[in-house]
Amino acid sequence: MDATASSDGSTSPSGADEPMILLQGVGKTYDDGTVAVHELDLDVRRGEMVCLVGPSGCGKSTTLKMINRLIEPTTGRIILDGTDVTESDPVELRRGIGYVIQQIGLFPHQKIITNVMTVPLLYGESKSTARTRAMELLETVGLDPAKYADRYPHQLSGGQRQRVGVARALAANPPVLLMDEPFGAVDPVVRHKLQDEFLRLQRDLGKTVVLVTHDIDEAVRMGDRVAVFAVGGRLAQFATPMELLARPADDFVADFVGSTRGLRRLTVTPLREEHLEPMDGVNGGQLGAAIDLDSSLEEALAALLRDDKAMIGVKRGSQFVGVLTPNGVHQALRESLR
Ligand SMILES: Nc1ncnc2c1ncn2[C@@H]1O[C@H](COP(=O)(O)OP(=O)(O)OP(=O)(O)O)[C@@H](O)[C@H]1O
Repeated sequence: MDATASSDGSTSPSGADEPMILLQGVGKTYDDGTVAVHELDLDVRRGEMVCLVGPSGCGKSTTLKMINRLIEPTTGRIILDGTDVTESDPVELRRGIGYVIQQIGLFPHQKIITNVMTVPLLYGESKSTARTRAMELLETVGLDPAKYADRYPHQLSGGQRQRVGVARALAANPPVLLMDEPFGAVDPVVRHKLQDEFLRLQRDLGKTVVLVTHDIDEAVRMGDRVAVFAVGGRLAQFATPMELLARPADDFVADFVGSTRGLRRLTVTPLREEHLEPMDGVNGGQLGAAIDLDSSLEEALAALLRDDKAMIGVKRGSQFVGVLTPNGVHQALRESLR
């Protein structure tokens, strides 16, 4: 992912190497004395997706809301694209930050298209431009505008409503997206699908994303880096999914990522050519299934399990590059442990 430019291609006036979001010693103590966030240091690079994960009440949502000033910190500084957020006008600030929440708050008596058009209209676009933009956005999030634009929110499934929420958050083309349990209100199958769709979308959009979840599986699947919070708003570990699963910083993190972290590692370990056996003497027709070389080990293992020949072809584009056997998966997993 391009770490030097923002999503619209422009480089930051304040330096491309600076993080897009920087939290320094940020704390929040509510009026009743509850310490929600404690001395938090966190950086989010341009185009990076960082997941905040942890048990209920550990300060994840408070952290997110401090970034767009829905909540004011009691201590510390938050720098967004080189500017201290406390020096920004909150309304202006939020224009550059998309915000997706679980209860997405669609207007129930307005059509889907009108719901999405609200944002461009707010920013002074003409009705026809706003409409065109809203149609494009529905398409972007995988909702056929011809089918869904004129429906009302109650005529959509939970997953489709979540997509509308994402479309609305993208409407102002903000460089930063804050997402609070965006896929939380749907069943696990739809959730998985929405995660995949968003990952694909993010590959094109390259937004800087902070995503809150209580689900460690979601965090390691989605995040370029994952921040694990402990109760009391303490940051227990901030690392790539691979580091987190291979080397939890303490017992709390080890416990939180769980005893099945060996299996979770499958989702974050890429398949590599060195784990394959040569194609010598095997033709594509003898292989049951074929997967892409850029698949995860999880996808590779699933394909192997579906195939009773215990060997599958691996392709780069339309070319076979080798054969994967259970032995190759085992070897790849062992290497990821080192
Ligand atoms: N307005 C408030 N006044 C007092 N305490 C609050 C307020 N809002 C949140 N809290 C407390 O601050 C702590 C952190 O809350 P926060 O919502 O940030 O946690 P969270 O990690 O997002 O939790 P969850 O996963 O359950 O949504 C909790 O103990 C919560 O009860």
